[in-house]
Amino acid sequence: MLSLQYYLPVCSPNYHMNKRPFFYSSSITKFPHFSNPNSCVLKFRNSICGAADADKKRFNNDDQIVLVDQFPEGLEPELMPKHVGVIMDGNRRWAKNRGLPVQLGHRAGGKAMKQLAINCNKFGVKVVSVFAFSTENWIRPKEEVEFLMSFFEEVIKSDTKELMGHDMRVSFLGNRSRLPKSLQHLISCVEEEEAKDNKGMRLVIGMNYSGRYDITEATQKIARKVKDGVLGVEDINESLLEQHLETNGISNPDLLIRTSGELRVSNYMLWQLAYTELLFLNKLFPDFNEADLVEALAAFQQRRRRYGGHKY
Ligand SMILES: CC(C)=CCC/C(C)=C/CC/C(C)=C/COP(=O)(O)OP(=O)(O)O
Repeated sequence: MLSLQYYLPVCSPNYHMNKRPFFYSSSITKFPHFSNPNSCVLKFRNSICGAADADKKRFNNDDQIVLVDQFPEGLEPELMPKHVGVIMDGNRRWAKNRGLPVQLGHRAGGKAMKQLAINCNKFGVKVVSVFAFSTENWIRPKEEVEFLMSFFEEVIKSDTKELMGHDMRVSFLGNRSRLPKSLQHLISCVEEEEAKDNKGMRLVIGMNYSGRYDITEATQKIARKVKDGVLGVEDINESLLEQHLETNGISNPDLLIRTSGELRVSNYMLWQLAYTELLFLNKLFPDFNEADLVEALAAFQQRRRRYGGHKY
């Protein structure tokens, strides 16, 4: 059990006391950090309860709340990005720098990915999408591709199952037909299990995925509907195209983090990134830790998003 760290009379410690409490008149689930039952325990009118139970209650202005798990300093829970995309780059360089085989770089990347998901969930992020394998990655040495395919199975069997135990949902993007049959089967099982109403953060894994693939597939689906007379050419608009992308139902990334110092998006979610805030870090993915995540989220919270408008 965690120890009590500080009192929270109104909202987060970073929240100015003169501002209106975020959850003053509404359900506590609107306060992202509190919506995660694993991340905090609240003291509510002299009784301790988990955030999940607190959700069923209503707060009054004079309720005293004790947050058991500390929310990182410098982060505003209410300004958290809803969807964080991550291009997990630099596994091989990480291994090479240490004189290790490439496989160990990917293994270290797998550990960093699991921790990333746990931390994002803790901070109230709703969706984390990760680019695990692009449609171009097949040109890598056969041995590495084979390792990655079996490693993905290993991670999905162990880590993602564990994440689902944390109330997270796991789903996949990309063309599955080229993946090994056993991996395809595993992915389907995980997604079916997802239907078993987990309510926590969503982890979306891009596997044999790319932005161009996604847009091309969507275009074909629409073209077929036009050919069959289900849709007219004039029905085609941005919203319709979005509905035919694999990410339909998932909000566009608010923040995209790419590790390893490369300054490109490498065919990841090309449509969806139109107004995403981009952050490039000079760190190899296996070294990406909680402090880096907090720094990235804090940097995001400093950005002013204008979506082409003129709000200053
Ligand atoms: C199930 C699941 C999603 C597991 C996650 C494992 C994981 C982190 C996979 C990423 C693989 C990959 C192509 C990384 C990019 O670094 P790189 O190999 O391109 O490294 P480099 O830029 O140094 O060459």
